[in-house]
Amino acid sequence: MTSSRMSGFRDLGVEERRKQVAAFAGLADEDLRVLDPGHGLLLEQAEHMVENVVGVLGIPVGIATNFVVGGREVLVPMATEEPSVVAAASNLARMTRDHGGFITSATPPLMQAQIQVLDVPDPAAARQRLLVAAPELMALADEQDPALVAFGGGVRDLVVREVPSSRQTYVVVHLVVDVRDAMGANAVNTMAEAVAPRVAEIAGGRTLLRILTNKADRRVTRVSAVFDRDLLGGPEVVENMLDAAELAVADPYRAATHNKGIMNGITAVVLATGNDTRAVEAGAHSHAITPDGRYTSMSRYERTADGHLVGTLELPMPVGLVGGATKVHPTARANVAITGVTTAAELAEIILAVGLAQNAGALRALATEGIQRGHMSLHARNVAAAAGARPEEIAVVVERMVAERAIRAEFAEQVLAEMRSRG
Ligand SMILES: CC(C)(COP(=O)([O-])OP(=O)([O-])OC[C@H]1O[C@@H](n2cnc3c(N)ncnc32)[C@H](O)[C@@H]1OP(=O)([O-])[O-])[C@@H](O)C(=O)NCCC(=O)NCCSC(=O)C[C@@](C)(O)CC(=O)[O-]
Ligand SMILES: NC(=O)C1=CN([C@@H]2O[C@H](COP(=O)(O)OP(=O)(O)OC[C@H]3O[C@@H](n4cnc5c(N)ncnc54)[C@H](OP(=O)(O)O)[C@@H]3O)[C@@H](O)[C@H]2O)C=CC1
Repeated sequence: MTSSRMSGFRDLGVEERRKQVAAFAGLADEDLRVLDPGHGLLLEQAEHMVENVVGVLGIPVGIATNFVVGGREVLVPMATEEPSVVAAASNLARMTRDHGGFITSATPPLMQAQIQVLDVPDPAAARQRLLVAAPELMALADEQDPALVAFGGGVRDLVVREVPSSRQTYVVVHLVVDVRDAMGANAVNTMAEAVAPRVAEIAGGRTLLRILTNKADRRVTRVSAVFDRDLLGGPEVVENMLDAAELAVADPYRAATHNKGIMNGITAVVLATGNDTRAVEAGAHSHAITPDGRYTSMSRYERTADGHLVGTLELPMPVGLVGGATKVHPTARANVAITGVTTAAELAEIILAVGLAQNAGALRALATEGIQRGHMSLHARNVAAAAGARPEEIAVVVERMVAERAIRAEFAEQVLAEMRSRG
């Protein structure tokens, strides 16, 4: 099986879906057994991950189909509690296939640590001295992580900024580090702490914060895709989607919701692969600020000469394959294996592609029939279950709620009562 275009995948049972995913990814069925409740993260593993453990939380993992990212067919695991997210991503990925899927590019994986220096008598002169000492400081930082240097990473640059504040002007040194396939927090934090005493000495002040910045704007991934005009619904839908997208560019109230839709896709893949959702979210939102300080849309849309819709998304994507929970969480490892990626950069590209597909899916729904039909008809399954429907009763209750446009708990209870009284 070589194509991620799996029409009818939704109609299969879980076991059959899993078999198809395993076959696609070249995995044994047994490799995906960890996706079963109780077979993934064990309590004793959880005990070593965080403090005061009392259990583990189950989140559904769905597979987004139809993706072609950087020329490669890919199935994408998404961990999310929200209905219609996986469906929307799959649906919009389908609409890019005849136009080459998602085109990607990325900067090298550069993370930055900040070292804050206080009480510097002459910040401008200290900045100059620190820049002159950059080779020495960079070498000292590299010495802290010979393993990273052996993998081809290490310090690439040293930047010094003067940051005025209400208390004083701080001198802030940035160590710019190529972290290869790690998220990189630990590597850059270790380096920052190690070079801080020498930085203080050179600057003639004292250091305080020594920590990475989550504004990872030198580790940026870009994707773009052409969504087919006709599959979207025609020229009028394209025009309406352009206007829907433009409101998010112009208005922070809309931008927050638009970007939440993008993060629906992004966070789901970040979580599924055991990466740090907070680090990615902090980086993404800080990237959506214009130079004049306005919060805006993360994505941009335009029309091709043929009237198709082109979407682009550029975001910092500090994800890794080697550190944090990615290495220790068995389900995260299985999910990474499903994607078939071998580098953190490839994973970042897939994550961005899902974010863009998700965004276009929400825009299309909003610009046509509204969000409620597609989203709420899938959400109706939750409502039915919450109202007490047994698995074999859910389909009937959902059908009634959707038909009557009444996706509400009390209506679900009423339908259930009627069904059960009929026997
Ligand atoms: C839900 C759809 C996709 C239905 O859309 P549809 O046109 O009814 O779909 P379809 O039945 O014609 O199927 C087309 C394809 O969609 C996928 N698909 C379709 N249904 C399923 C399903 N059940 N399970 C799995 N895959 C599904 C699947 O790939 C399928 O192809 P096939 O495999 O059949 O050849 C559409 O209505 C949609 O995209 N809605 C938008 C959903 C959405 O954006 N949800 C996010 C939650 S709302 C939110 O939090 C964010 C928001 C909206 O506020 C952001 C913003 O404002 O920008
Ligand atoms: N503000 C933030 O975002 C912060 C986040 N964190 C947390 O940090 C964690 C991520 O840290 P991270 O530094 O990525 O993880 P780790 O330190 O766990 O893993 C990175 C290490 O893996 C080893 N490694 C093996 N293969 C490679 C390779 N191909 N490329 C690069 N390194 C390789 C390297 O050294 P070696 O072989 O010597 O181990 C490297 O130092 C996350 O859990 C995050 O939540 C922590 C602090 C702050």
